[in-house]
Amino acid sequence: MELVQSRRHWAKFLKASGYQLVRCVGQGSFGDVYSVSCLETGQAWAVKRLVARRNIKEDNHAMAEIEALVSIKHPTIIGLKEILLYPRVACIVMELAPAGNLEVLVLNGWGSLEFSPAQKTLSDITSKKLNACGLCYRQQHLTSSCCGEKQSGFENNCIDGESIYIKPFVENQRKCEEESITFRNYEGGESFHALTLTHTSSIAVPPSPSPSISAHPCIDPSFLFLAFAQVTSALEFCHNLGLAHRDVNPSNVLVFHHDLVKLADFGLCFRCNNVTLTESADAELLCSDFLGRDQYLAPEVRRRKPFYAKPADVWSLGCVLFFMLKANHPPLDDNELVKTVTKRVSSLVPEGYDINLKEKCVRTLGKACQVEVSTRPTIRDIQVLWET
Ligand SMILES: Nc1ncnc2c1ncn2[C@@H]1O[C@H](COP(=O)(O)OP(=O)(O)OP(=O)(O)O)[C@@H](O)[C@H]1O
Repeated sequence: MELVQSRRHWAKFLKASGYQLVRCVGQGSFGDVYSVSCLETGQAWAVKRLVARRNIKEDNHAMAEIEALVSIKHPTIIGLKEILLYPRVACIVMELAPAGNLEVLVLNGWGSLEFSPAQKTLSDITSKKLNACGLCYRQQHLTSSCCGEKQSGFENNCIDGESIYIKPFVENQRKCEEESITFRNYEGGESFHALTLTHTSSIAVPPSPSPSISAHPCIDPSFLFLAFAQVTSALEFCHNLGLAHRDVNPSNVLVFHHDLVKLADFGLCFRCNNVTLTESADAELLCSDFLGRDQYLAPEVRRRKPFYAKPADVWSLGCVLFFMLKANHPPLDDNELVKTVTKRVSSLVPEGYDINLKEKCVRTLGKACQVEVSTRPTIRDIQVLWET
């Protein structure tokens, strides 16, 4: 398949789609990620190229990622621009995180983290309130040139040989901006069901910990504070929508600036219930595939028995906090992790951390890394802890 095998064809495909290939910025198990610039505007974007053995629409990971990104819009979740579809390839065009992923940044040190003044404006986010999640629902609204008429709702597919335009409309009129996502379909095919949910209320700046000098070589405490609050907020938003991420780890936390990170990589995303958001909450579904990054997997996932995905995300989030504090991955043996967070948790927090922040870290680790699922807090509990 030329598009994948040859860089020249890949660059040509991108150019025909309106982008100049810049470079490869990441390689994961499901796809490669490239930075590109838009030929029309010059703006930088990231393109994740997902390749399927047969039909891309039969590829669960690709479709899970696309459907999740289409349906979620949140200031600390990677934003989608458009999807380019080939029979065996999907390209997800999304915001480019200028500083890459948290794992590399922490393990390699922060020295390389430099931003142009233009990129610094991205940090505006922190001047707003992070966590007051008033949700506003938008149902998908499909417009197709071939159908010649508008269709809306979950059950409608819209088939168009050239392009499919999905334009969400505001179901609940609350300060929503109109947004649209374009699916360019190169094989002729159907669109995806989507519900776009937008976060409209103001965003809180978590109370900043008083500046303190950290003895820690890598993570500045105010960055840790913001980054952890932002990932928590992103995850809380997903859980509210009935979605579990299932791959929360530092390589999926993308860094935009010293005070802005976003959660990415929704390839393992799992819908935890069957109901639409307009109905009342349903019983949670059990998840029975056991993928994810080993060191970040909850004990119940490692046991390889059907498990609830949201509490497993909370465990992984605790592991991300461990990683940020230690600049190292948590131990593979979860007993060892639990022993550390119960017996020596204070030693995990570097000297010089503000007492308030230290308290948050200690309490979060102690609660999130509980082997017993029923005693683990919800993501909302963790969020509340970081708001106060
Ligand atoms: N929007 C982006 N901006 C900058 N870098 C990105 C972006 N998206 C992904 N990357 C980089 O590419 C890497 C791989 O991306 P991603 O995790 O989405 O791929 P994957 O195949 O799903 O990986 P995994 O093996 O973790 O499942 C990320 O860890 C990150 O370094």
